[in-house]
Amino acid sequence: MQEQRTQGGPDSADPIIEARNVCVTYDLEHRDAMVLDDVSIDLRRGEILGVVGESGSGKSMLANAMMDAVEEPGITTGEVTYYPEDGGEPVDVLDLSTEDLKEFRWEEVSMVFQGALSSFNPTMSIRGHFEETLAAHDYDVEEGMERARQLLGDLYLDPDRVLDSYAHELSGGMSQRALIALSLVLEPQVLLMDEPTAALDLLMQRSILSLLADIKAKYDLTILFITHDLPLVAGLADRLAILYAFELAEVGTATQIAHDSKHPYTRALLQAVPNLDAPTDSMRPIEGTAPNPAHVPDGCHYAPRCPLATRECHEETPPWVDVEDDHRSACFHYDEAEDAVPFDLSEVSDA
Ligand SMILES: Nc1ncnc2c1ncn2[C@@H]1O[C@H](COP(=O)(O)OP(=O)(O)OP(=O)(O)O)[C@@H](O)[C@H]1O
Repeated sequence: MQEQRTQGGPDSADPIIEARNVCVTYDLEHRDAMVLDDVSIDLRRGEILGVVGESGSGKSMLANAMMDAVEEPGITTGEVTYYPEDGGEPVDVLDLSTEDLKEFRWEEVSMVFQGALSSFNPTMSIRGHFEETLAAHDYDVEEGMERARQLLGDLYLDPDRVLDSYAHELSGGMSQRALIALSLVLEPQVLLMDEPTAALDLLMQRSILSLLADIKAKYDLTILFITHDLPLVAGLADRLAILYAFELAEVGTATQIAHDSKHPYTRALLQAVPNLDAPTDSMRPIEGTAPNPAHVPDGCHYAPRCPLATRECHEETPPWVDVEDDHRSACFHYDEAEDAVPFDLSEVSDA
């Protein structure tokens, strides 16, 4: 069945992290509830992959599963493989020991969450966080602090001022940039960013996104960027993966998704999300609500809200369809999506 869903493999180009049939299960309301349902996707070396979906759709679960960091008592199954840059042995991430995971999580793959204030210890200076992280991973602290200064400068921060401050003494944008610098101090290859700009105003969000693009190029990073804001990430990401109710709905290049989506949910999402360039009267909220993980419908999870849904959508899991090169949609009616959910292309100007 899975072979059929991922015909030809979900992705083919040089992966740095390969997720296959990844599920996360919790016991909710006395039943096994999938909060990530059979997700297969590659994070390709050197790309920015935007993962987009409404609140509660499973975005954080996907990022957490990629570094085997799902909170107890959640159970992660499937396969997550990390391919080191130097052509070293592939790493079976879900099989790493606690000690190896600790190394993997900062030195190979690092994570940045939204709201830097809650990520920093309020009683420790920013310098303390850098020093502690370096020491905990047996890095040369002096050399590491040089790198910290460099990173802070790259993020347009005054290194001495920021290092001597406590997080609450910095503005939201400054502390979020300091957190990004901290996540890079052990020279990881991959940055998983979970709504890293969500708590900031729109202009600060845009300025951090443009800094991210610079940092990515300078340090040769691969970035997975999680957001509920499709137009925001469409201008930054190379590819976009759309999650709906714990499943992937569509994956494609940013241009394909923003301008030529072949999934009714993606198209509805593009209409529903406010962005700087679109007139607010063009926004249309998606009717209905997403399912609770303990009560996910059979068939396509989006069917109860979908204008195109037919009987088979309510009964069967839609197969992946390769709609064009690099663009796949999990929809029985992918070729009708454009007519059913028309969308004004000018509304997403950056992609
Ligand atoms: N510790 C937990 N125990 C049980 N269920 C959980 C737990 N953490 C999250 N969930 C459920 O898993 C589902 C996916 O959560 P996840 O945090 O991945 O969503 P998300 O798309 O990142 O949402 P948001 O944008 O609000 O952060 C949600 O329905 C949530 O209620």
